[in-house]
Amino acid sequence: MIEVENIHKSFGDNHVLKGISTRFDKGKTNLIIGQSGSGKTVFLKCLLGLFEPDEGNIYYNGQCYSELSIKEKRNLRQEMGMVFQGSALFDSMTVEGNVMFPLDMFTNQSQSEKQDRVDFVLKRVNLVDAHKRYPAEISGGMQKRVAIARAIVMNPKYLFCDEPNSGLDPKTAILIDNLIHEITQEYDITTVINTHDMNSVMEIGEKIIFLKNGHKEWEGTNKEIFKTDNKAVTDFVYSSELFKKVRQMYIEERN
Ligand SMILES: Nc1ncnc2c1ncn2[C@@H]1O[C@H](COP(=O)(O)OP(=O)(O)OP(=O)(O)O)[C@@H](O)[C@H]1O
Repeated sequence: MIEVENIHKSFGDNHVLKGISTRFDKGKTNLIIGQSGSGKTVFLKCLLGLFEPDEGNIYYNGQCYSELSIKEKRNLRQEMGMVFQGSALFDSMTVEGNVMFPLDMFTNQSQSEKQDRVDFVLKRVNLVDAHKRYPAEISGGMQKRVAIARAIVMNPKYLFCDEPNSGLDPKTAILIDNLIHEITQEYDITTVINTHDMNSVMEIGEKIIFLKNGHKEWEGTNKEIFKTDNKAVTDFVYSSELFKKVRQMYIEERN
């Protein structure tokens, strides 16, 4: 679980995060949504410990980040997996090499232990024949699976994903969303996803927080987002005609 308590972050005069408080539960897929420039990436980077908030605290399973020693922060960092926008794989390494990288860097496991773990996670993301291929030789959807395998290879307690669907066709995007959602539940991970994808919001948004100009404008579940009267949320989420119609149908069905 991650608890966020009144965090503020500025860059010079630009007050980007303005007192955000929320909670992300474990085993749940938590989404951050909001317009471009609303502070989603800065918020995600604060959760990852890449930016230190100017004010406020973040608690990871009850441990206050700012009170941890350097060694404790390093240990916490190893409990975090990250799926970067665009996958961010190492082009010169095979699929297997990419997934093994965190184990090489942060563990003293034997080669056969590492190999077993890599085989296990690649199987879990449904990639069984790609071990020896290079990122350039596989599709965008497969690259995303490799990125997910790499993010979970260290058995993380926290998984952060920045736009995991960007650049994918709608069908592959749904498969990737479902994979992240299943893994979150299966391994009881606290997952936080920064997304623009409204389909993800509807399908896997067990908890959604909507940022507007650095404030938390709204939070709730994918079921509640259908019903909310918050105009900023409805203008943003239902900006497309298709989603407007879906919402209308939902409301009519309920009446
Ligand atoms: N390292 C930085 N230094 C200075 N300003 C920054 C830095 N990172 C982000 N900002 C500023 O913080 C604000 C919010 O940016 P952020 O990237 O969090 O938006 P976002 O909601 O993720 O947008 P998008 O959806 O387009 O990725 C912007 O005004 C941006 O210029």
